[in-house]
Parts: sequence; structure tokens; C-alpha cells
Amino acid sequence: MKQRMRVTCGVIKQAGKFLIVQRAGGTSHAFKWEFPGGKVDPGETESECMARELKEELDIEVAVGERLIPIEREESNVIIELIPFFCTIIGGEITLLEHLQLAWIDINKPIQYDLCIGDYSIVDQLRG
Ligand SMILES: Nc1nc2c([nH]c(=O)n2[C@H]2C[C@H](O)[C@@H](COP(=O)(O)OP(=O)(O)OP(=O)(O)O)O2)c(=O)[nH]1
Repeated sequence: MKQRMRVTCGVIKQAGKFLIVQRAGGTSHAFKWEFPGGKVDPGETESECMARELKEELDIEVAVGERLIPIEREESNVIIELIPFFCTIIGGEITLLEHLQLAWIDINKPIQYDLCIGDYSIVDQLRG
């Protein structure tokens, strides 16, 4: 059986635009753009993971809101379940602790960034 990996990712909207961040070199999906987040640790709930990852990556405190429809992708020998959550910043200032750059995107315009492939399905959900 293939290994499953659950990954939460945060959808943060401000002034009508959505936050995406660019992965660093030397990681899987190096230099791709994504919604910030990461793998669910053993014993942790999805929303605990979401809040922890946004603190670790962006140094912000968030209220974790609605869970969107998860996206499942098969990659070499793992199945990645990407679980998006709407998040609202309740503390801190966005500081890039792991990523190279950030951008605020207008969801209704063509995306000018090279997103991780599964993230296009999140964009589709946000476009409704
Ligand atoms: N965080 C995040 N990961 C994504 C997205 N889309 C997507 O395919 N992925 C993939 C990339 C990685 O293979 C995996 C997440 O791993 P990660 O490296 O961000 O997770 P992590 O922070 O827990 O990793 P680490 O501690 O092991 O370095 O999911 C996305 O929008 N956000």
C-alpha cells in the first residue's frame, strides 16, 4: 500500500487577494509557489497542524476557519492529501521564515506563478 501524507495549507485573504509563498531550493517542489502549510504530525489534529505551520513558516497566529475540499495527488510512492483551510490572522506580522518570496494574487485573473500542481484545484475552488 502507498504511504499517505496529509498536508494542511492556509488560504489567507486580505484586501480581496490571496497569499501564496515560494518554496525554497533544496526542498521537494523547489521554487514552486504554494499556500503555506505542511505535514500533519502524529497525534495532531489538522487544525492544530494548520496553526502550527503558519506560526513556524510565517510567524503569525491564526484562527483556523472553514475546511475546503481536500485534493488528493499521487506522487512517486506517496499519496498527498492536501487539505486547505481558510485562516484569519489574529496576531503577528507575516515574516518569511522558510520561504523565498510572497505574493498576493487576484484569484479571478490568470495565475502568473508556477504553483504546485494540486494548488490549481484550490484556486478553482476559490473561484467557485
Ligand atoms: N505546504 C504546502 N505543501 C504543498 C502544497 N501543495 C503541494 O503539492 N504541497 C506538497 C509539497 C510537499 O511535498 C508537501 C508538503 O511538505 P512540506 O515540506 O511543506 O511540509 P513540512 O513543512 O511539514 O515539511 P518538513 O518539515 O518535512 O520539511 O506537500 C501547498 O499548497 N502547501
